[in-house]
Amino acid sequence: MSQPSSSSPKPVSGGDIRDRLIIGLDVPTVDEARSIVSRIGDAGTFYKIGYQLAYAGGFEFARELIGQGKKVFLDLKLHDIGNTVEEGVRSIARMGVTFLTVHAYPQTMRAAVAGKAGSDLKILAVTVLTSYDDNDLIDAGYAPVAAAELVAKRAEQARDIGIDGIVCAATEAQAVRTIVGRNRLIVTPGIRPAGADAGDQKRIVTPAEGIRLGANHLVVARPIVKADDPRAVAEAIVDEIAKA
Ligand SMILES: O=c1ccn([C@@H]2O[C@H](COP(=O)(O)O)[C@@H](O)[C@H]2O)c(=O)[nH]1
Repeated sequence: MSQPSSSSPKPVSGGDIRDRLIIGLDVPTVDEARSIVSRIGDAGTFYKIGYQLAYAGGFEFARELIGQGKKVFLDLKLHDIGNTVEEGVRSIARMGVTFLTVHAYPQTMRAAVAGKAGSDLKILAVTVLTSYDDNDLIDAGYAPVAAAELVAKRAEQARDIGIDGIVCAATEAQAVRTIVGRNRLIVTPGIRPAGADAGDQKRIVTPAEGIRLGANHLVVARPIVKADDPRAVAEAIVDEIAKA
């Protein structure tokens, strides 16, 4: 069993510590996103575009970021019939983004793996959203199951299907690592610097804990993009990652 530590699996690019922090551009307009990226400057190398920005010009902005040498994670959490997912992923694979999320349902994951064939795109499977706890799963119609148990089952399925990485809370990262091994990525949202507001996140840890628990990449949005000084917060998180 691999021991989680800062010498555990490396991020997608291997060398640059800044790549371990993925900054979620959860803002309403491309102008705002562009301004934040500019203020963060070289402290930010990897950006995530989710629903809010994607549907407000974010796909074009993704291309702009890639043109500047930044890495882009499209957090679209795809889930549809297999043919639609496969063809959607095929289109996205041509954009040059680094990561794309799909929900961790077997049909969806198989279709995504087929759609990305021949490209460098990495597919991440979202296991159980970090804003969910065990009660939210019951609320959503699941028979009583612990979030951690469902994460483990979905991580096993993702591994068997050949998915590149897992999205889970860092609280489950050690268990997921034993399932997926060292060669698959673990990407963890639900990260909060000490004292930061949790917001709607329920399974949270600090950046240092996330790295110590074995995450390859940490996703942080509101604590950075809503900060008075986004660069300072990003730099502090990268520093925490480096020291973990
Ligand atoms: O399980 C998941 C999957 C995706 N996310 C996304 O990550 C960021 C987190 O934002 P914060 O402001 O740092 O809470 C957000 O874009 C989510 O859509 C997640 O939180 N949990």
